[in-house]
Amino acid sequence: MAAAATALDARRRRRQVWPSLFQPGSRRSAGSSVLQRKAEPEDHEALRYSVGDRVECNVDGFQAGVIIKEWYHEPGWPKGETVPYQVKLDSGTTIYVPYDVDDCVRRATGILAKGKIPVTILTGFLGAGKTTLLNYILRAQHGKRYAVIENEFGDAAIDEMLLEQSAGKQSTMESITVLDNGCLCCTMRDDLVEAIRNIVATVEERLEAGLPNAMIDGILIETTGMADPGPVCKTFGADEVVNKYCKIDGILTVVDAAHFLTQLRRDRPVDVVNEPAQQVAFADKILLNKADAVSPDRLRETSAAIRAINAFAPIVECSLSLRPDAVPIQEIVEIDAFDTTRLLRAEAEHGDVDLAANPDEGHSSAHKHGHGHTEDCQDAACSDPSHAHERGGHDHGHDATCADSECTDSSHGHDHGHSHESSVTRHDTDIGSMVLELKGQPLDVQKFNALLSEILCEHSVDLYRYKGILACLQQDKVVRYVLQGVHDMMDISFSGEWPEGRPLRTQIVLIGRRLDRDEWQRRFAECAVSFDGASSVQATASSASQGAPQPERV
Ligand SMILES: Nc1nc2c(ncn2[C@@H]2O[C@H](COP(=O)(O)OP(=O)(O)OP(=O)(O)O)[C@@H](O)[C@H]2O)c(=O)[nH]1
Repeated sequence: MAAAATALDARRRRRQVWPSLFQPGSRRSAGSSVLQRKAEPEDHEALRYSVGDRVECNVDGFQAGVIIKEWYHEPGWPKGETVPYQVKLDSGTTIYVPYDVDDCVRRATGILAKGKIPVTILTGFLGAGKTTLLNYILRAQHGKRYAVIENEFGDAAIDEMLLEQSAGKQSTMESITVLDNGCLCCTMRDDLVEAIRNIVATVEERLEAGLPNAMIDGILIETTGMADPGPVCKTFGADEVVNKYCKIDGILTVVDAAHFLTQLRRDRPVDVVNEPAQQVAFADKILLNKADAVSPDRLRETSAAIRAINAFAPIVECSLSLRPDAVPIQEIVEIDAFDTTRLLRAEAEHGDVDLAANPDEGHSSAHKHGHGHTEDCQDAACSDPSHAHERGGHDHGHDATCADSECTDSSHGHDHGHSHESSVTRHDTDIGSMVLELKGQPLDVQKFNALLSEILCEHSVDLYRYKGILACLQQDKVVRYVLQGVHDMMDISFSGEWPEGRPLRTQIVLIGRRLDRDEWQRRFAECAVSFDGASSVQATASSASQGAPQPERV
């Protein structure tokens, strides 16, 4: 039932997204349905806004963005023809504004004048150190203020009490909302939407009243140790208000170096999702915590197991309870990890972006190792009782009685139930990463559209994260799209013509469960289209799977 609903969502979404964004020649402009004429050069009267100003543009309703160019001329327009503005919408799409009138463009007010509120999602298995991390963020002297949403599993809001004790949190913690008695993993939760809407309404009221420090710097959501971050992300695409005023800044996954391998390798019934692996798969950044509690070998092995699941997220080794400030705050909040435009900004700064680049290179606290964990758990240090708890297809087990000889951790135990009923079990997570890459040729939009739609319709439930920069042939030109998604929540934004002189390269990284690697690679290679001027023809697809931690380009 759940899978059918998801496939339907994907189909519905496809109908909404593709026709407007991927139709050949669908150059988008603000208010173009209202006013068709473009401004002529002699109309160069003084403009109302300048580069950097935050505005709202009328594109199927008003959407916020920032002016990036005045008197914009698009390649292909007659010489000298310009429009007042080019605008980068917060969604990542670049548009032009044909007229400097309120029907087309108006000044953004309230929260939107400052930009969407960044939301950080803290996830990680039970006892990994999420509350310790949250306390650190709230205690640090960074002068920022956050609203906190806690998801408490059980009756007592223990983490709230722990947070209340946090010295110095008053100046950094704007508000705290506890979503009690639930697990954010199972469905999109109305109370999460309500909590975020309340925060937005309060901030808007305070901005309107002209109160000092009315704006907050972000919202921090701590999920329970058993949450699948997917539905939390979906909230941001599904609710209009949340989507308008907030953006996901990044998903931080805290991993317990002392227990992760044991948790990962616990026997599970065949159809039960491996929660610790899933949380790693979703991560934009992984904090490998409790480094103080394990040997360097164990740390390396854990790091390799993480890398086998998520080949792309940076891993930061840390001991959050002992030396939290070894992890600079600016590396964990307001990192814009979810922002598609960040990929293009990086490209502008560094000339090229390699989405499949090894995140460990140049990072002292991460490791490169060629091995993943084995099919059968050989961990001599593990005497875990393999408790698994099946609830809605998710593994909610927790090793409250871990007898790992390596472990000096003071972690408190949480036992939310156990089941031993399944005789069919597995150790592998079947979660991994892969890269689809095409060099020297653009993609045929129709073929790629068909492939992506099919993948989303049939596999979105198993696709945790994907992002890509696409070079697509559209009306004899190569144009660039930026792709980003979580399950069937997919964003694809047009970002102009392919930069002149830059070699053509499409890259898509995917992280998920049961990735159909061979089939997708074959179909992806078939999306290549010949294009005059392409210097070399090289369609490649590669994969990063367990046991092959780094994505290789073949
Ligand atoms: N040795 C060691 N213990 C740590 C470290 N960080 C956290 N802990 C301990 O780990 C235990 C769990 O930490 P929490 O921050 O409550 O973990 P959590 O992920 O919020 O736990 P749940 O909310 O129960 O899922 C606590 O006893 C912490 O003191 C660390 O860096 N080293």
